[in-house]
Amino acid sequence: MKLFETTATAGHEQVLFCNDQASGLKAIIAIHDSRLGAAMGATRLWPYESEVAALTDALRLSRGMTYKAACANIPMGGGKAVIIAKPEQKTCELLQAYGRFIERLNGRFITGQDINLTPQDVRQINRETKYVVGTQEKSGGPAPVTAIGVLLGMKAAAKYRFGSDNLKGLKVAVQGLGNVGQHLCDWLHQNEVKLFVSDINQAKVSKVARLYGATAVEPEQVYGLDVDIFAPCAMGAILNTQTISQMKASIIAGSANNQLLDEQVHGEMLTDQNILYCPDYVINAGGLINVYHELIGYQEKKAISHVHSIYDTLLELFKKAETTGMTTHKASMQLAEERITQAEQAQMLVSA
Ligand SMILES: NC(=O)C1=CN([C@@H]2O[C@H](COP(=O)(O)OP(=O)(O)OC[C@H]3O[C@@H](n4cnc5c(N)ncnc54)[C@H](O)[C@@H]3O)[C@@H](O)[C@H]2O)C=CC1
Ligand SMILES: O=C(O)C(=O)Cc1c[nH]c2ccccc12
Repeated sequence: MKLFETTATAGHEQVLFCNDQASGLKAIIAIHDSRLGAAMGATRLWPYESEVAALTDALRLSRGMTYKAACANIPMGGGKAVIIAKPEQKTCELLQAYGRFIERLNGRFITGQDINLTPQDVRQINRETKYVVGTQEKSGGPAPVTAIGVLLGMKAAAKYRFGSDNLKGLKVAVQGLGNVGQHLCDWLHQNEVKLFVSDINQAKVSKVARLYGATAVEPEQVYGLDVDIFAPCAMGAILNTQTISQMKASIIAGSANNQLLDEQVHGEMLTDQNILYCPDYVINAGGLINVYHELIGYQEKKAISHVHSIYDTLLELFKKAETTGMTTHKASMQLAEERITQAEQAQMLVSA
């Protein structure tokens, strides 16, 4: 991998490789863009099959955070971090060593909980650095608010595709029943949808099936289900040639980051199959919005009102994609880039 060429092409400012011999920590912190403010992005822990895979994930996720902040009208930058480890390798020493790396960035990167990190883990990191948000004690974990944002995004997509944002009676398949997926299923149950659910953790499937009368689906069967909405709330890169060719859903609306394996190829494939794709970093911005409000002084009503902007932003993108013929993903990138340029110009005017 040509490191400077790869990172410069995607616009990354800084990539930090974190090694701590004593605890065995191996982590990558990617700061994509801090022109508008400190880079914000949660930290995930994952047993990547290679260091290149870990770096690739960190680079793409951090770039997504820049676009996520811009599309959500949050005047902050984008970053993300990955800890290369198995969940069972997580120790207090490793988490605290990671916290010291965050602290030494002096606020350039503000992080929190993502996949395979618990609120208790975040507290360990928080012992060594103040640059952590989204803890239970403050605004609470972001996942429940991310789920609200995904529900609102689903409603906007239903409004655009079916003429009404009432989800009652629609068939919805939720892939991934974790922090976000379970909260989303609760909301969807309250909206009287017909739920289909899948997870590689059978206990979670059984729990949700029991709680909400959901139909359990084998993980590999979820893509070909005859449903109205497919909600990816697990891992990224699940929208690829093999899975999209199976799809019968009219709408894709889920929380997972980096859903498109190839942004252009698979964004266009969805458009060609007349599947309405909700760009992931637009529909899943609820968590970022919530922790941003913690940063500026948390007021729940203001935070939730901000999350509701996801509905209108998606409707704007759907219309733009239709009138221009571009994919919804491309329309969201264009919106983000326009807003970053406008915000940068405004900052220059203020500082002039
Ligand atoms: N937690 C948050 O506030 C936010 C989460 N996201 C993204 O949403 C997704 C889910 O996040 P969380 O719920 O926090 O993670 P989580 O780790 O709590 O849940 C993920 C779930 O997906 C399941 N899973 C993994 N591979 C699967 C597969 N092949 N098929 C079905 N299920 C599978 C896991 O067993 C787990 O239950 C991730 O991609 C995350 O990056 C995005 C924005 C904010
Ligand atoms: O939307 C994402 O992928 C996030 O990383 C959101 C998020 C969850 N917890 C955080 C803590 C600090 C910055 C962002 C987040």
